[in-house]
Amino acid sequence: MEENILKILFKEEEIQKRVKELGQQITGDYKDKDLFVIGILKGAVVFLSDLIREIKVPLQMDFMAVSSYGTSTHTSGVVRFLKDLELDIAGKDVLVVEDIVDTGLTLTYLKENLLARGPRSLKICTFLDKPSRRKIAITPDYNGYEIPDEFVVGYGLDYNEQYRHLPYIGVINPKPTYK
Ligand SMILES: O=P(O)(O)OC[C@H]1O[C@H](OP(=O)(O)OP(=O)(O)O)[C@H](O)[C@@H]1O
Ligand code: HPA
Ligand SMILES: [Mg+2]
Repeated sequence: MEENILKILFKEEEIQKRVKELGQQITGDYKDKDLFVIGILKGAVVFLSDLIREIKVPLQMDFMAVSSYGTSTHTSGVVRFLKDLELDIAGKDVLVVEDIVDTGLTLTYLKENLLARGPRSLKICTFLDKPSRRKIAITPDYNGYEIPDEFVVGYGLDYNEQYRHLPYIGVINPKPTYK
């Protein structure tokens, strides 16, 4: 195990199994729809690349990069767009893919922005959900795992831009101080 990882919450094999289940669920729900997957950079990249290979309906994919003002472990709620979509989502069945929903501020802001572009539908798929930290009510439509209030890394998630490559989800030690 990597130095500074206190414990492992989800192992690689367990993650692969759960992602497969999510892919099957999405495949069933989006039969005959016009699926458009939006990955939120950078955290969602690892989850998204596994997930789309488990989705067996035709889909288009694009990315957005946003940055919330604040420190490495503290989201402020003010979101700055770093990269917008290249494609038009009007009339599409949009699925936003995230690595984690924490306070909910990032997704709430994004959702509002995307809805203004006229998609036919808009749903959210997150790999992790930390509902105890919510500052604004938002419930993902698809969720890999609900987790307690611990700062996690791996499978795309970072601490100070490190640890994204770990194939498992671990809790970092020492626990960074956040809100
Ligand atoms: O629910 P919230 O409290 O808003 O937090 C969740 C957001 O924070 C993280 O992104 P981050 O800004 O760290 O960017 P990254 O994906 O590039 O790491 C994560 O990927 C979510 O987008
Ligand atoms: O627990 C977390 N880990 C990494 N990034 C995050 N962004 C919000 N919560 C987290
Ligand atoms: Mg981050």
